[in-house]
Amino acid sequence: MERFYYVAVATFVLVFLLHHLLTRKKQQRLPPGPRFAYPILGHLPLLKKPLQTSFADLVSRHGPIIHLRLGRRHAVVVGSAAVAKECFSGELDVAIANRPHFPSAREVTFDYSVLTAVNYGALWRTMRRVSTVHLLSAHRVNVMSDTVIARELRVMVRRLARASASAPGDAARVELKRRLFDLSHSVLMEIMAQTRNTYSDDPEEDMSREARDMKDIIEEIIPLVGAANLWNYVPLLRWLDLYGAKRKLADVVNRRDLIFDNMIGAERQKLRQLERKKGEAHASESDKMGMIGVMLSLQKTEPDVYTDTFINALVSNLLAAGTETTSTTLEWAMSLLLNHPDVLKRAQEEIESNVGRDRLLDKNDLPRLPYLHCIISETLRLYPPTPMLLPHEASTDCKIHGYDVPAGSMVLVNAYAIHRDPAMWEDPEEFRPERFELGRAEGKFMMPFGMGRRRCPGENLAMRTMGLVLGALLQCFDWTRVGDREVDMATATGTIMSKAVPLEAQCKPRANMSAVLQKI
Ligand code: HEM
Repeated sequence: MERFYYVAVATFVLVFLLHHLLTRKKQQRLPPGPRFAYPILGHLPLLKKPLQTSFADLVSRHGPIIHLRLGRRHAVVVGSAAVAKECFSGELDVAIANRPHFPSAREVTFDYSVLTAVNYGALWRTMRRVSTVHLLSAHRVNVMSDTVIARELRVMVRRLARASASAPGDAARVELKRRLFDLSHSVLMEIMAQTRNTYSDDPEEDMSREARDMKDIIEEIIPLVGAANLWNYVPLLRWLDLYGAKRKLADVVNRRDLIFDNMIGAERQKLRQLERKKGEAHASESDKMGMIGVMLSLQKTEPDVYTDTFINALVSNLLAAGTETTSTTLEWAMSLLLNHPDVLKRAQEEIESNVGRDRLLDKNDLPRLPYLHCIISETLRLYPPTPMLLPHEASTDCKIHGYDVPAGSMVLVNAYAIHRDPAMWEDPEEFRPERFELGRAEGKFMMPFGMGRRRCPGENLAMRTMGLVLGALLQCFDWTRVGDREVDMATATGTIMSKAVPLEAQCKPRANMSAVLQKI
């Protein structure tokens, strides 16, 4: 009996050892990182806001790529241009082209099926193609520049001029971001739904009703997703939902979806009328249709792909992705200019000598305004609106910079830190648009729009809109700070790096532009 007992124990130990030897994974060589990790939370308590600065600090201590454990998730943070370039080339670009699916964002992203959140695959490809062909291609942006963008630009300039005319000393005090958001919103709504935003007669009203409703919704969603952020790492908190974030999120998301459902309904109605008049809509007419209309006609032949949910998800996602980013960058640009009046003056002189005083600038003028372009590049360098890009996720085990990165790891790239790397940029914290002049920045690396296959598809539209808007604001108005103090450049926390204190500035029509402003 005793012998049988020893044989059984020995067999069990042998089987256990064999199993361990056969299934043991090769020892992983993870990137370096802080040694101490808290139970359950991992390195989460080490991260301070704003995250881009906290990550930059960790990278400076541990190396250009670091490993962190955020709750149950593995995360790697890339903090150098060389490693970022490696991430977004060749097979690695594909391996990290997924997005992490955070439970806090599930409601907001139609179960992770919006373009910014969907995993790399067929649905992503279709959404990207539709957005590029019908909204974001260079051809589309060119057409829009002379039509929709030019029209909405005139509306903005006219409303600013009216606000100034009714203010003491002809100088209106404006919160610029709201007007910039309104413009980006109007442009996208017109292209996607063929609707025009509506304004009251109040000269001080700085936003249309439609843009205000959408901004309110975005501003409600962002802190709720932020409050729910810890759910992503500690699932128990999601279950407890102490702050009621789940119910509040469901509420605001329903309000958002209703707006777009109504829009889709109205476009469907228009399409039916068009078809009744002319028979089936021809492809040649797709240029005259809004993006929603085009997708509704595609729905007839491919109803399983172009569902109403697909359309709602794509349109609301593009609107959210396009409005905050563009208006935030322009707000940073104007803040920098107000703190550097010499740069502002030089940009105005450039516009005056290349465009003149008899007409509002247009898209054909932009190639003749290189200094204006340098100002936008320098703003994107210092204040990229998505400082950590959008998070990527590894779909398979892969190697970055020689280190193992397990499948499922979140990959974050610190564009903010890369843009301020003293090894690449002289006096990186200084605002100096001249560093981009005469090809001086050639060979330097920036990635405000990301890189690789998940690179921002809206870059063309964003750059064109920003050039025209900033150019028109400087051409038509003189801008001064409110009070003697410099504009506060503190950053708020969040995925989009906004100003902590919204910019307020005084704008006064330029004397030599009064004839143009009267005609607008
Ligand atoms: C100054 C303006 C903008 C900046 C700096 C910007 C920047 C970015 C960045 C960094 C990403 C993530 C890239 C990555 O994951 O690696 C992104 C993604 C995206 N952007 Fe933009 N963006 C801007 C404007 C726009 C506009 C105007 C639109 C469209 C109307 C847009 C639509 C998108 C979409 C749909 C994605 C997700 C792409 C994907 O996941 O495949 N963006 N953007």
